[in-house]
Formats: sequence, C-alpha cells, structure tokens
Amino acid sequence: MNPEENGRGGPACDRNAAPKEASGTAQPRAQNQAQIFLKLLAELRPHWRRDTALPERIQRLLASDRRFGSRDRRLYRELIYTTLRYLPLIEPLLDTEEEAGTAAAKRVAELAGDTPAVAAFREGLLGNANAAPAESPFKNPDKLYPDWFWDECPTAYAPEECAALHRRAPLWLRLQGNTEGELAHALHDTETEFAARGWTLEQSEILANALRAPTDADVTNTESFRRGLFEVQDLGSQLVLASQRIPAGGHWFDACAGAGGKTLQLAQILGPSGKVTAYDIRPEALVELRERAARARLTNIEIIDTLPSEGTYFDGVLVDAPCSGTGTWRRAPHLKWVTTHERVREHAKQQLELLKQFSNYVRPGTGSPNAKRGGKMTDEEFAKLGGRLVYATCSLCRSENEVVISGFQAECSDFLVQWASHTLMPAQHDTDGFFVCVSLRC
Ligand SMILES: C[S@@+](CC[C@H](N)C(=O)[O-])C[C@H]1O[C@@H](n2cnc3c(N)ncnc32)[C@H](O)[C@@H]1O
Repeated sequence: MNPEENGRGGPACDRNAAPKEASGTAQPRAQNQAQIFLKLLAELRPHWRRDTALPERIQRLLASDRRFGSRDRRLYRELIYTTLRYLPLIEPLLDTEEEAGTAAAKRVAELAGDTPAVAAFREGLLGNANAAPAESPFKNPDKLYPDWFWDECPTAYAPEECAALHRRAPLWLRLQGNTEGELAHALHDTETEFAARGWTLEQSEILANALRAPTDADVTNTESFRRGLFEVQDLGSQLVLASQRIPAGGHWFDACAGAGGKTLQLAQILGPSGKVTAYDIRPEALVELRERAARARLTNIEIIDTLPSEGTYFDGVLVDAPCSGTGTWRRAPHLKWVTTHERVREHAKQQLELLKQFSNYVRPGTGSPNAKRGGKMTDEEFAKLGGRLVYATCSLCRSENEVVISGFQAECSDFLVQWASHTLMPAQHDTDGFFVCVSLRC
C-alpha cells in the first residue's frame, strides 16, 4: 500500500532494546551516532523536497553502509523519519554553526518517537531518555504543513489532529479466517507465537478482528503470518469496509485493488457464498494479491487484468482511488514536501473520471422515481434500489473527497449519495486518515 516505515523488515523487538551501557560510554557513543546521522541527512537533503521515492532511497542508503547492524538501521531510520515529519523545524538548524549541526540532532532526539533504540540515543545526547521538547511543536501547526493544505483540511490544524498526524504510525493487523472458529484459532495461535517473542497484542476496542502490535515487531517474519492468520492493515483502512455493514453473499467488483489490502477483507466479509472480482492497472500488484489470497486461503477472489465487458453488473463496486495520500503523512512524511496543490487537483480530476467509469458496473435498481427526486422513500421503494458504490481515498483533501462526490452527484443523477459518510481523522482512533462515501444506484 503506502511507503511504510514501521520497521517490518527489522528483527524481533524483544531484541531491540539497546544494551545498558556504562554511563561513561553512552555520551560519546550518542555523539558519534549524531555525527553519522547528520552525514546521512546531508546525503538526503538534496532530494527530500523532490524525490517521491524517498523511502526507497533511505532504505538503499541505510543498507549500503556495512557498518550498520539492524539496531543502527532502526535508529537512523527513526531519526530520519522524525526529521521529515518536522522538516521546517529541523532544516534551519542544519545550517547553524553550533557544534557542526548537533542542535539539529538534539532537536530530532527530543521529537523522535518513543522506541528503545531512540531512548538510548536520547539519554546519551540529552542526558535524559524521556526528554520532551521544551515547547510543543504543535503550537504553530502552520509551520508543519505545506501552505496549500489549510484550504484542503483545516481540521488537521487542531492540536490533537496535528499531534496525531506527526506521531509514529501504529502497527495494525487484521485477523483472517472464513468462520468464527477459524478467527478464534487465528487469534489464539498468533497471540501464542507473539507472546513467545515478547510481543503483546492489543485488540481494538472498535473492531474485533483488528489487533495492535508493537511498532518494531517484525510481524511478517513469523509463522502466523506465513500461515495467513493475519495481514498487516491500518485500522483506518479496515474501517473503510467494516463500517459499511456489507451483507454476506454478494458479488463485488474491487476496481482499484492494488495488492489487495481491502480485497482480502472484502472477500472475508462476503464469505464463501460471495465473491470479489479484483482489477488494477498494475499487473505486479495483482501478482502480489494472488499470493496474499492464497496465503489467506480465500477461494472467492477472482483476479482479472482486463475490465469486465459493458453490461456486467455487481452488487457492489469499490473504488479505492489513487490519491495524494495526505492521510498517510505520518507513515510517509516525505509526501508532505513533494506533493503540490496542482498534483492534488490532478488526482481529483482522475478520481472523478474513475468514479464515473466504474459506477457503470453497479447493478441498477428496478425503478424508484421518488428516490431519484430525493423524496422520502417507502420500504418498498428502498427495496427496489440497486447496488452500492463505495468511494474511498486515504486523502484528507476536500478536493479529492467531498468535491469529487459533488461532481459525481451533479453528473450521475441515478445514484443516491449517502452523505452520512465522512472523513476519518487520524486522532479519532489513532489511524491513517481516510474518506469514504457510499452511493446507491436507483
Ligand atoms: C489507493 S491504491 C489501492 C489500494 C488497495 N485497494 C488496498 O486496499 O491495498 C489505488 C490503486 O489504483 C490503481 N489505479 C490507478 N489507475 C487505475 C485505473 N485507471 N484503473 C484501475 N486501477 C487504477 C493503482 O494502480 C493503485 O493500485
């Protein structure tokens, strides 16, 4: 899905904790680490306001230095991502004379997420593992976002939302199983394996199959993952479909399936009597989806690489549209500095086109003139409505969300847009930000 710095490639987190150091060595070690970190920043600086593939560049940079062990890579990755989250606060400090930029390293240490690797660094550099910034970085949210963002999402400037969009993203899993019994087994086996590794899982309070894992846990390198007992999926992404009360048994079209994060979940919701047909323009994503479906033992997914013919109808169509990814900024903070307002508007144009195109696949109703006029519907008229169209983005931008839906509503009057749908803001449930809107075909 999105660029992901959750440390999924790293070793087990029970081995993460930095060993206790003699107090005399912690300080020089942290200073040495600060110098290495600053050199890494100097390499990245020419690219961080330009390169949309910055996460891959960071990965290559960290992999290329043979002196780094996995713990070093985790520390530097966390410090680099913190720098990107708070770039306008850090960048000016890189140009100060003070101890060749260590002011920047100290500020990053204060702002960095709460992981064992960073705690040791913080203690060595600042003399206190729990050192908090003297002044909240969220006091002046304007500084932390690109100028154009205010017009798109003023809610993100509220202190709690600003803090949520700058926290390290949590790691969420979605349990997989075709029956209640299989899900219970998946939970039991995953919990048992994770406990043996020293990882505690927390069940979400709002979604039974969602589990929160420690951020540094290398969850994809486990037997439970290989057995398909869970998938990695942000809670917000899970809520897009889980909040729709989709009945079992229908045939759905996932028109922008990608590697299938939501396809797998939809197939589970629809159950063995239902089916998902998944399509994407990227063949490599569909190859990954096929592997994931096999691992999840889901046999009700059909993967296609050409569009269904005209006149093919589905009970539901999911358009999880390509977007600016502004809802994932804490996971992919470089996007804040490479995304332009013009690019957001281009996304919006494409989204409206895709929504119109794929809405043609939604099963039409059997006639409900009142519904078309927006009048109050009787149960009988409601029963005559056709299939559902679910539009989703991981964007917080009005242009890509409400404005796209207004455009769709204006052009496609045979759909009833359910305005109860809304933007899921990151602070609500500590998730990525998402927008979802459901329409029903008349
Ligand atoms: C937000 S991602 C989908 C994520 C996926 N649904 C998930 O939950 O993991 C958007 C996807 O739309 C696909 N896409 C872009 N243009 C498309 C088009 N014209 N038709 C179908 N898919 C398209 C992209 O390749 C990308 O995989």
